[in-house]
Amino acid sequence: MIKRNFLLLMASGQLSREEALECTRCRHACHVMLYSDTKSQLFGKFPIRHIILMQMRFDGLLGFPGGLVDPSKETLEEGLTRELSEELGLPLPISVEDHVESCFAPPSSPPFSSPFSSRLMLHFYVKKIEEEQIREVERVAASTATDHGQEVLGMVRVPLYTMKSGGGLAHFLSHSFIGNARSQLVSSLLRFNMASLEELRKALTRSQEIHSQNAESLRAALSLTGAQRKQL
Ligand SMILES: O=c1[nH]cnc2c1ncn2[C@@H]1O[C@H](COP(=O)(O)OP(=O)(O)O)[C@@H](O)[C@H]1O
Repeated sequence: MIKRNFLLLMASGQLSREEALECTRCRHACHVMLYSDTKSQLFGKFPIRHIILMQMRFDGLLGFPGGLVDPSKETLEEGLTRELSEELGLPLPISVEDHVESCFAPPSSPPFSSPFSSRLMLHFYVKKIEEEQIREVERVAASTATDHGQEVLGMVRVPLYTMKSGGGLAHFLSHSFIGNARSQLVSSLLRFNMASLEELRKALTRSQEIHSQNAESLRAALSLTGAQRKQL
């Protein structure tokens, strides 16, 4: 229990929704993790347990649906609901009760902080919906949502299982995420009891190894382009 609390606090610098809104010079962005329970199994043997939606963004990074909101013109939740209708193509009202945490964006997040740009405040929400609603979101997001193929390249589900080969959560966590989306995912998995602390520690440790292997394979790919250039 102590360890769990520690991990939740790890994403430090957390503020309440009200404290975060006191920063009137900040830009504010709201994102939401939509999820459902499921009884389905992968290959009939790996329980999927929960369907969690993330998206592949225009910049090649993984993140949650949402976007920038102007609190002087709309509430955070109205703004997030508006963003969702553009990105997912259907009304999915988000309320204050779905708010989980707010914090300043990590300094490296775009738009990159400079003495002249205002700081970015990130507000995170989690909303549980029915499995059928998740399927509908996926259908509509890929067909009629205005942002499909532009700002959003596709919705993706987070694999929560770990296969004998090691495939699953560790590989997913080793991808590149926007801002603090990876920590938002990890702390939500703990907070909502979707993964144990031990599972997450193992997956994150394995993700670091995968990351080093990826660096090797990137070097190989780069040298391939060098060889091709010589041939031209
Ligand atoms: O899933 C996320 N979690 C945390 N921060 C995010 C996430 N997605 C985007 N951000 C941060 O919020 C900023 C604005 O978000 P986004 O790019 O979705 O808004 P926009 O589409 O309105 O421009 C991004 O530049 C990035 O720093």
